[in-house]
Amino acid sequence: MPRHYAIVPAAGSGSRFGAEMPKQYLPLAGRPLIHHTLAALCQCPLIERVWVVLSPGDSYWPRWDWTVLGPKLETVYCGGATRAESVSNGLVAAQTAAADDDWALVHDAARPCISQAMLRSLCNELADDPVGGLLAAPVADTLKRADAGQRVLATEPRDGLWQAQTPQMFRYGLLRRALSACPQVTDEAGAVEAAGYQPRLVRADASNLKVTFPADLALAEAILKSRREEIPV
Ligand SMILES: Nc1ccn([C@@H]2O[C@H](COP(=O)(O)OP(=O)(O)OP(=O)(O)O)[C@@H](O)[C@H]2O)c(=O)n1
Ligand SMILES: C[C@](O)(CO)[C@H](O)COP(=O)(O)O
Repeated sequence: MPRHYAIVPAAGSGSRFGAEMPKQYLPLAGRPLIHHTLAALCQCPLIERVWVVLSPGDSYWPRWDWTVLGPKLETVYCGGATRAESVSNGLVAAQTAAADDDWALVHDAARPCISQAMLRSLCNELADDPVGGLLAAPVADTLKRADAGQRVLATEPRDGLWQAQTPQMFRYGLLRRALSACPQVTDEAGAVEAAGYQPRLVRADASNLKVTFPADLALAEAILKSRREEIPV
């Protein structure tokens, strides 16, 4: 049976967020943002180990005690200049455990609201898939193309358009080869597509948001708090 391993790129600087520290360490519902991301992955019974990929000069990570997340967590300081490079370096670190046919789930540190239900449906829906795939949500809004002056050039059809999320789950060997052949991608599926495959889209919803801008943080906090309120006392 193939095993499931998670790789969490967490070496970004959060330039679009514009905080005084990388956004993955900002406080969110009483913990650093990345704590929620890693806790969800470590708690998933299907995932055996979780590699968190930090920037080589990361001085924030040692400020907290991460042992509460348990023995699945592996910390590596091998982040690169781009997300794709950080993921590739994380995949190399995982070679101590992963075989070609094992599943690699790549999940942004900046998506702290990933739920156990979403992780389950990704792993279950792709269990027998020859390629793998990703969580994604169908585009819900009307799409406008703009000119340089921010005036509408056209209304674009949204049929068949999905917003890519993470985790993105591919066979470990295939993903390593695809990313090294095509490193200029913004997600793993892009590299797998360039290798000639058609990744499968597994439906998720907007609650698995990526914290990119300051307003996203308040939204993430509301989502996490609403889930806590759902737990019966
Ligand atoms: N060189 C990089 C760049 C990004 N990431 C990670 O990739 C994920 C998604 O990237 P993004 O949201 O773009 O994060 P940042 O690069 O931090 O943000 P920005 O583009 O606004 O600077 C984040 O968890 C981020 O830490 C990474 O590991 N290494
Ligand atoms: C992988 C991703 O989260 C899918 O939406 C995204 O591509 C991350 O990178 P970006 O810098 O926000 O494009």
